[in-house]
Amino acid sequence: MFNHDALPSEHALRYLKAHLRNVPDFPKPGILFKDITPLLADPRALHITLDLLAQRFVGEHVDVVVGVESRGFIFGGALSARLNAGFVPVRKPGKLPAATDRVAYALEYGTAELEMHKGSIRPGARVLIVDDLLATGGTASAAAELARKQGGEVAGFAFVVELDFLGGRALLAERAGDAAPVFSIVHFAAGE
Ligand SMILES: O=P(O)(O)OC[C@H]1O[C@H](OP(=O)(O)OP(=O)(O)O)[C@H](O)[C@@H]1O
Ligand SMILES: Nc1ncnc2[nH]cnc12
Repeated sequence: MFNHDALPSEHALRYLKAHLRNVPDFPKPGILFKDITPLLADPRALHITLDLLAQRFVGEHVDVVVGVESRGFIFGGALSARLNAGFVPVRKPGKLPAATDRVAYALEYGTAELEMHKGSIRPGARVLIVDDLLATGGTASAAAELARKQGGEVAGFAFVVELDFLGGRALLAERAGDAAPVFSIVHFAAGE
């Protein structure tokens, strides 16, 4: 374990921001892509990130972490172990081997569909939706819809990065209500 408790959180945030890379025009012209791979490659940044996510949700009685393909698998998988919760993958169509539930959703740069194995969530289970980044909220909202369809109760949403100017937080509040807190570690304004 790193002794980053000694770091004031502003320093931790600055450290994390320094390990995110802007890639202009990916995957389409006009999109400023936030690349998390430098953060993953740095053990200290990764530990700080997982500690902050775990600290926020450790008291929320999470039974299951739902991680969204592909980068949500990385943070969701690690976080589920820290929270003593199960892990359920939400994947792009055609990847999961058994029978699935499916929902369609809108992305910042297109439309897509997501699937979850049927029977993944025990009715009444408290579910934490985890992804690397919140943009328009379409992806996380779709994952929450899948969890609710199976009888899960959405206990919250956890992200490493939030693009504040794309309205994802408002969409999640509108669809999931105030009972499901939305937590993101690092926030960005437009063009930042
Ligand atoms: O809030 P939204 O507007 O829905 O956007 C956020 C989603 O977009 C990115 O995934 P992407 O679709 O690029 O897939 P990937 O993780 O497989 O690269 C990101 O990892 C989130 O899952
Ligand atoms: N600008 C962005 N950077 C990284 N992932 C994203 N997902 C949606 N918008 C994104």
